Amino acid sequence: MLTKHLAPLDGESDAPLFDKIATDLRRDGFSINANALPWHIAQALLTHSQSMHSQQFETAGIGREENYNVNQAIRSDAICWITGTSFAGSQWLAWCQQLQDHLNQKLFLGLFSFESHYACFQPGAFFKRHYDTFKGDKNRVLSVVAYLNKDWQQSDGGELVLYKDEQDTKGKKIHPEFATLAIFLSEEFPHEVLPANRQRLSVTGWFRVNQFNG
Ligand SMILES: O=C(O)CCC(=O)C(=O)O
Ligand SMILES: [Fe+2]
Repeated sequence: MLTKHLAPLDGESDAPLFDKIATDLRRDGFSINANALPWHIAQALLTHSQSMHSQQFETAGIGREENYNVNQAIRSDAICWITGTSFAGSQWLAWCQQLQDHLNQKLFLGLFSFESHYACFQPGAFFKRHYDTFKGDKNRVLSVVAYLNKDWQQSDGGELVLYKDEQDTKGKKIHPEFATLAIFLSEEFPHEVLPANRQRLSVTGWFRVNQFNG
């Protein structure tokens, strides 16, 4: 299947992709883009995540800081927070900073900071339907997921299912193929990760507003 390449070739700018994301977010509240994350960044993230020992990944939890709970009935992936200390991490964070600046200019979202982690779902692992933040908790505003799985097949499962509201039970399925980028408003969309037949790697991040000005 031929997919339109949104990612820039060397020397081209990311502006067309950032513009499309801004337009989609304004209209729909979400933006799904195949072949979107620049290939060299996706490749660096994949190589880095594969080079780490499994001990560097921790069992994922729910909530923040003192409310953090590990509940494997809700999610059974393992995560590793991304800092700027690795080459891959610094490339990714710099790219997300550009996206943040662009979205702030276009949509006046007031995005202020960004946090992200690798997530590794072993075969059978899942993340049940949830919101990334709670209404009124002005913390996480925009969720971004970049997938790192080459040649992902339909039969591999592991889709992200994005529901348009509380009532929606059908949802929209997103195939976690390498360099696909899913972006959505954190407060608006319940979503879940279906179990996969093979290991599923991704990077998940959240743009946040400044709580003290919120
Ligand atoms: O990996 C995905 O597709 C989504 C992960 C997710 O929902 C989360 O980390 O909050
Ligand atoms: Fe989520």
